[in-house]
Amino acid sequence: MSTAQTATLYERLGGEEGIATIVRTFYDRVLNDPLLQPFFRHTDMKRQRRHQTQFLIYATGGAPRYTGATMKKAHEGLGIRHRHFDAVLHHLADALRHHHVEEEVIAEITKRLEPLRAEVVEAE
Ligand code: HEM
Repeated sequence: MSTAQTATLYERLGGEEGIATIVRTFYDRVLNDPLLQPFFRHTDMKRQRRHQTQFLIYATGGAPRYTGATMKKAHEGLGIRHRHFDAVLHHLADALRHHHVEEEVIAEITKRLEPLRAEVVEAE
């Protein structure tokens, strides 16, 4: 994808502010899902939201300000399975839809996040 198209993707989500709003919706859905709730029992959600916002800004071609741990390190030892990864992507797509993001853009974001599956999932 060219730089111009990448910038458009970030802008189409409403920039930093739009992304922060989407992340809030996304986490509300994740935390309401009994399959995922146990993973976040001990997580400081305020910090987590901030990180996830930065991460999505990065993934969509905004300013690369994500300075957290690598995806592999951040999820090490959590026992995340494919069904958890699928559920998280599903909630993200749902949150994007809720904020009227076009299907084409949702598909592009999903495509960019899919390669992280190998780093995040550690159990069949
Ligand atoms: C595309 C998929 C994913 C992305 C982009 C992502 C991104 C992130 C980021 C940026 C952090 C913060 C790292 C840090 O603090 O330095 C994080 C932490 C975390 N993620 Fe994910 N994640 C993904 C999938 C998942 C899945 C499938 C689960 C499990 C259901 C999960 C559970 C967690 C938990 C529990 C933490 C916090 C660990 C702690 O409390 O310190 N993540 N993730």
